[in-house]
Amino acid sequence: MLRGIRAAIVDLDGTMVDTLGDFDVTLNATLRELGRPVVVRADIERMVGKGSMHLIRSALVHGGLDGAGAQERLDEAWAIYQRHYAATNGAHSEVYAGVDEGLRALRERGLPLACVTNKPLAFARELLQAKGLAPFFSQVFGGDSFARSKPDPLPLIETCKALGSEPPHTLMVGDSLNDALAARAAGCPVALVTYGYNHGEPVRGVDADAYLDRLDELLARLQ
Ligand SMILES: O=C(O)COP(=O)(O)O
Ligand SMILES: [Mg+2]
Repeated sequence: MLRGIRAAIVDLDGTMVDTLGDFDVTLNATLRELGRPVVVRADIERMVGKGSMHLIRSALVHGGLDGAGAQERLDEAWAIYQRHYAATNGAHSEVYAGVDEGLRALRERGLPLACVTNKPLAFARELLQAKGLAPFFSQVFGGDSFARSKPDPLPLIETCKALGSEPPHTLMVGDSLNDALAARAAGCPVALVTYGYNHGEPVRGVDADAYLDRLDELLARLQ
């Protein structure tokens, strides 16, 4: 049971929207343009959740470059990736079952909601808008909104301030170790969905206060 929850912070990729299709199309279009080997979806699933730069760097290393070689191509790759992502954002993504219902129920209960993702803010806003999820959130922050991103606690601490809610009363809902580490370090309780990415690992192995097979199971867990 989760007690004393007065606000919630919800992750985006792997928690609200299955964006692997967008990452697949965008990343592989970028790699082709760079003349580098493409990556399969199972590998992308392991690389997602730590921001776009991490994803691109990981894909370049996966394709045979060493760390320094990947770093050398990173600026060029990032520019190409952004162009492709802007053209693709949301086209190959789907909102998970139970998300709309779950967010509506939390809102009806009067909980202020924020979205905190490691996706760049502009892409996050656009995706929430395209999928009809934007109206649920009073705050949206991306991987480029603060000096450090999840798993650092800073984005959650700042989001609690923006929501006017203390960390022990602010639930983090995510799909990955990154979300759980950020939540624990910020002092927020954490619930993890079991259908997301979690860097390719089983999510029940991650320390959390609750595991959810659908987001709309959450309300029954709040006391
Ligand atoms: O790594 C990303 O780009 C997004 O990840 P998140 O929405 O799960 O934080
Ligand atoms: Mg996620």
